[in-house]
Amino acid sequence: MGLGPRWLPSSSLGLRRRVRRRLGLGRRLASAVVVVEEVPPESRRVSQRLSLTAQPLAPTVSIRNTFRAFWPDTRGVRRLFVAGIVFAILAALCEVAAIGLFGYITDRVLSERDLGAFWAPAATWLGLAVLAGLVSFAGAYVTAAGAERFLLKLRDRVFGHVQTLTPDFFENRRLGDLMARLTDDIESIEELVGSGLVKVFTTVASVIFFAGAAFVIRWDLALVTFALVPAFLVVSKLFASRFRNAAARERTSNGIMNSVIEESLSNQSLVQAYNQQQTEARHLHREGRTWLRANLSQAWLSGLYGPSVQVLETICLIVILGFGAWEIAQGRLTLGGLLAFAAYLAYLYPAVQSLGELALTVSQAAAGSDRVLEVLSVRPAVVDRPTAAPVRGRSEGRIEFSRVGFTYPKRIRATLRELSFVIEPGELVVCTGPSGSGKSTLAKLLLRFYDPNTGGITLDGADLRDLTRSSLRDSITLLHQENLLFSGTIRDNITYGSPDADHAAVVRAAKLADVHDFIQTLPQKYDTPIGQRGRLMSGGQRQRLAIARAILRDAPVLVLDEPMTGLDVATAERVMEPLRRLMEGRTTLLITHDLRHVPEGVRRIELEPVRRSDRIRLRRHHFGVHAAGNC
Ligand SMILES: Nc1ncnc2c1ncn2[C@@H]1O[C@H](COP(=O)(O)OP(=O)(O)OP(=O)(O)O)[C@@H](O)[C@H]1O
Repeated sequence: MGLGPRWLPSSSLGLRRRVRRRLGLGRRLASAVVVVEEVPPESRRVSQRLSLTAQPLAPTVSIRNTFRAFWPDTRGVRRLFVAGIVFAILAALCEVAAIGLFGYITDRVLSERDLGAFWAPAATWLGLAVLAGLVSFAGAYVTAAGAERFLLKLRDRVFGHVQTLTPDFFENRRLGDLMARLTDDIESIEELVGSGLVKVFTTVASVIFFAGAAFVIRWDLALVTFALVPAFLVVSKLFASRFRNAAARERTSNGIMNSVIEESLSNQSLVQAYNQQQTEARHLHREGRTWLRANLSQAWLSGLYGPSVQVLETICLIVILGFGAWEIAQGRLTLGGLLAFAAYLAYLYPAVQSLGELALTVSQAAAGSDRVLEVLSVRPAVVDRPTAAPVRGRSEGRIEFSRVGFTYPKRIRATLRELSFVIEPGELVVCTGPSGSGKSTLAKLLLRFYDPNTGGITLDGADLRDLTRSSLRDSITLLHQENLLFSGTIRDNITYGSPDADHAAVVRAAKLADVHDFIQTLPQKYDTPIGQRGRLMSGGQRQRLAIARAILRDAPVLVLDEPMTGLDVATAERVMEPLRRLMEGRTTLLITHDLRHVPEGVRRIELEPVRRSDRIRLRRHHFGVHAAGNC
């Protein structure tokens, strides 16, 4: 009858995303480990729900608190959402007017057989249809524009927060689950706080308009109609809580499945070398079945919801038609009036129904937002003190560890105890010791990924805790054990950390790192892509690229964590030369257990693993002493 498909803004958006979620596994990477000790106060009401894999679900957060947490992020896009609501209301008004015209045409033209009275209302109807089409389009567009911008802002905020967390956070979680939280789960928040809210307003407005128009035609008939509306809301409430639980399980298993995919794909050479393809496929299949069951629960609920509401709707229409026929027989209603009334109901009930559906959408979206809020509630293990000051000028590079003791969070045995040493400006000191003795831990403490439990570390006499972390890290270059590269070009990787460096500086660093000649042999030279994490390069080439990056950064302190790992003797020799150039004039802590390449006469710090007795003593003192010795 009317003006084409009714416009309900977020249903299409939400549906589109849900469909994408179901089909879009390919674009996602990797699982769900939920750390329960760092949760907001409200999550003390942690639900006891468990996923199908017996994995705890994210703590449930009330919708009001979800709004409180994310509403400020809608600043800047609220105007778009308001415009979306206004356009939707205009579209609904056009529909109301068009149905009124339909009733008029039935009574004045069809019943009285007066063709002359047809043209003017017909032209108006057409005009309304065009207008409704235009405002529907405008409404859908501005709502989508607001939704996507909100999403962008939200993702930036959550990603920004995640980047403030110390490496410990990432070491305790599976990457794929974090990725799912940063992509799909963030979209859920948009569906709740952005387009979801627009849909609530526009649907409520539609209900009011269609109900009002029906009331104007016959108030008593309308009252009978409205008396049946609560039945719709009761049904949707019955479904909503079950739906939220199913959605939470789906979100969690989605994270697990992403983790399996990410870990399997990123370790493909290991998987294939060990002939574990079938095992990995079975693993994914197992997790996929969990996901499937959670999705089927949702499909079962939403599938059952539609027919239940439809039966209710039919009952209502039959009751109304019966009453209407009686009113026509009494002469209190015209045929056109009854048809228009029925048409309003045909719009009113779906609007009421979509209000109910909204409860399901909200439940589903809330399950995703719980997972994002859980991440946002984690506080970084190390923060800047309010009084922290930046490193003054260029650091001289004098480092002092004084009686440092350190135990990793959630570990009983201390990693370092009473460790004291000094590295003078420009000095090279080698740190050796067996595996697990805490060598890399020194580097983490120096960069303040963690703070020592006892004692202190100073740079140029200033306690690291009194310096801002960004200025501290600007003063130190860490060359990791596994050279970390991004999948960009050679230039991108060398200039990482020094984005303003010009080409001449990049070439100079590459020459000093002894990698320039190799780069010249590549088809696109400095603009050659190096593959995922630099896998198109050999180990030695990757290491020399990392050295070039460190040279370009030019920090006064250098921490080299096993720079020769995985290199054969000849390659290690080749890497050592640029390393010596890099170390010149810089305070250097060289962590290695391979002393073959260490120059003569260099001071050595030897670590030994913490003894078991230290652990027993720690237990006995119950966290009284945190460190266990090894220097
Ligand atoms: N993030 C962490 N959380 C808990 N324990 C950790 C963490 N990182 C390291 N450890 C533990 O701390 C101890 C010291 O680790 P570290 O990596 O510093 O040793 P290392 O001397 O560098 O060893 P390697 O020579 O094998 O690299 C080990 O027992 C290790 O299991």
